[in-house]
Amino acid sequence: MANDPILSIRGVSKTYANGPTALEAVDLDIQRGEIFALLGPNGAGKTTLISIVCGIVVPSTGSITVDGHDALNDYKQARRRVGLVPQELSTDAFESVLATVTFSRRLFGRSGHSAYIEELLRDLSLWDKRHAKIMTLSGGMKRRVLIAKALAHEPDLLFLDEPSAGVDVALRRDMWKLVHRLRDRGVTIILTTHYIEEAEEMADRVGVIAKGKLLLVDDKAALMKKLGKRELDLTLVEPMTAIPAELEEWAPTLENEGHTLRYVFDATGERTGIPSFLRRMQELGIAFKDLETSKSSLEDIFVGLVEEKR
Ligand SMILES: Nc1ncnc2c1ncn2[C@@H]1O[C@H](COP(=O)(O)OP(=O)(O)OP(=O)(O)O)[C@@H](O)[C@H]1O
Repeated sequence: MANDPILSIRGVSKTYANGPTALEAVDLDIQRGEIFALLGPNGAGKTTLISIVCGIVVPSTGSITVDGHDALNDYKQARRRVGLVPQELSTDAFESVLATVTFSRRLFGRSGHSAYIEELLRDLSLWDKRHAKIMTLSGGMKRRVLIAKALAHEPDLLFLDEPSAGVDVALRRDMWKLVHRLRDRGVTIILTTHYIEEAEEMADRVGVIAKGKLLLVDDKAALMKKLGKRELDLTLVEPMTAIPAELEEWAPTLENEGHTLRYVFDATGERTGIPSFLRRMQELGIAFKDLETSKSSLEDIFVGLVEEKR
């Protein structure tokens, strides 16, 4: 049914032979037509999850349906609906662009629909290079070929694994445009990334994954609010041993053996609270010689999220 999720993941875990537990009991539903970003640091399990949905890796436990088809028992039907743009560049060096993309389409039992392939290659600025052998192309062009191959059989669900890794600005811009055009045509898109900015720019919904666990799934706006924390660090002239009661409403912390006073604020909020905090400090005669703001790093955010969940 049209309102059913296009992808449904239930209790999926993966422990590699002699390896770590890469995924632990992941449950996730992806709605038709959304752009979903799976955000997580290196080794979080993003590629493993994608590989399981695409039938490249067998899960240790759990079940997956793609458009109602069981990805394990009805692999062919499920796989036909999925396109994957992998992280690494692995294409047939001696083939031409047109031949390899047409081959990818036929692999899924679709006839060589030349008008579709032409449109796809034009969309990706590959049409002029269609007769070129892949080994003669630049890295960026090869990446475009991978995208064309993934889309050749008109999948309903497209996975982009780390789409920005090693990609130049022009390709990134073209790719984002293409992603939005695909979405307008009803294609559902799941991308993995470790850049908050990329998730922010692209996605409708974001899932945060770390150490094999899906920590939370939220609408982008709600998540960005959570991730939009910044730190204001004040280097004090005189180190402090305790936070004065008059500053408690800002809940600052002492770092660096009392030399730094840190105030964490919400950069996406209407008010940061900084002017009143600094005013109160001045009233209290607390002098500082340096002031610095920084974004909390992704690592800090993940640590924060994991601690919140305990
Ligand atoms: N074939 C494999 N055999 C053994 N362990 C593996 C295999 N593939 C991945 N792993 C391990 O599983 C964990 C999750 O890896 P995965 O590649 O899924 O993470 P990721 O989030 O995609 O990271 P990256 O962004 O670096 O690709 C890591 O600890 C990794 O070393």
